[in-house]
Amino acid sequence: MTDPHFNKVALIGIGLIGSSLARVIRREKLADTIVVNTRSAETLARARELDLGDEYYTSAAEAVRDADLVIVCVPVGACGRVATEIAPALKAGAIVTDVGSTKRSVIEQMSPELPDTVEFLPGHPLAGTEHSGPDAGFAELFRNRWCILTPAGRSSDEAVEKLTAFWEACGSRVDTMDPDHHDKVLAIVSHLPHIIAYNIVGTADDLQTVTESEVIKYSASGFRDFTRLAASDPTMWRDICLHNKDAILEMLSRFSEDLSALQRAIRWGDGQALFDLFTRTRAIRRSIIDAGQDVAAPDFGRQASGQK
Ligand SMILES: NC(=O)C1=CN([C@@H]2O[C@H](COP(=O)(O)OP(=O)(O)OC[C@H]3O[C@@H](n4cnc5c(N)ncnc54)[C@H](O)[C@@H]3O)[C@@H](O)[C@H]2O)C=CC1
Ligand SMILES: O=C(O)C(=O)Cc1ccc(O)cc1
Repeated sequence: MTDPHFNKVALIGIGLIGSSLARVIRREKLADTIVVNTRSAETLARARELDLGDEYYTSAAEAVRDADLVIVCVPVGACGRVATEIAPALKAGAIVTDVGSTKRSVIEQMSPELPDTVEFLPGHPLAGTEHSGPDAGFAELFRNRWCILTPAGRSSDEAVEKLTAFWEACGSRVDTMDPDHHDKVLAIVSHLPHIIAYNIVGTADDLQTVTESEVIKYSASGFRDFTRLAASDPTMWRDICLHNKDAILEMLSRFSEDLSALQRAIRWGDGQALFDLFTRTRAIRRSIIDAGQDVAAPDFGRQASGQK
């Protein structure tokens, strides 16, 4: 079995994902030294207060010096700039990875900037919550969740094995996938649900006939579920929409067609069409639960940290 341990791990960005990684790396002793980097001195001070690492830098270049594993945990639109900044300081043989929610764009931004002397192996943990920042993270976040690695032709088999062992030690199940396929799959299972949530909550907010206090007072659990997703970080989701544009637009166009069919069935009182669709979708929910995929990760640690 491959040893998941690294001498020095540098976390570039210390929000929900970076700080969850810091916590699990420390708990599972996956690194001798954890280096924390973020641009803002204030966030870095908070990371220090939370004791998330062993070394702290506002300069990404200083943070990656001598690191064996560099994990870029910033919004996907910032990955190119981070790659440019760290490139001259990377140690030969280091593995550079990321956690971004889109993969083709991250590869296009980072790959040309990184030297040939490093292994570049993009990744995406399918684990998160609507919260952000260093206080929001928790060590259990990745437990029983998938992490998808999307090799970009710049990593050895050994690097894939090592990063797989690392994510498994964080509690994840690991798959490898082609980056474009990743972006299509995630467009439907993650990006579209968030866009729909932002849209429905926006629509409710715009309604003239229903007041805001009624929306709050009478929100049924269905609407509440949407408000959770729609409370996700605006910068992160702006970047996802801009950086997975083609796949999202393709899925949105399929979605709109299907919504029109649903609208027609309601307008014309086609109860059979409605019943058939609702029966088919109920079966999907059941197969997700049967496959053990119904892990309510967003609730993990929430009580302990007092998050809503
Ligand atoms: N939040 C979630 O549920 C999940 C997020 N991701 C991905 O992980 C990455 C990080 O997300 P979170 O940890 O949730 O975000 P976050 O907002 O909690 O933390 C982001 C970190 O990046 C830093 N940052 C922001 N803009 C920057 C810039 N322009 N240059 C350098 N640093 C910058 C911030 O200071 C902060 O340290 C994103 O690419 C996101 O798509 C992946 C899986 C789940
Ligand atoms: O909070 C939720 O339900 C999520 O879906 C979190 C999430 C957000 C972005 C990702 O790329 C992966 C997971």
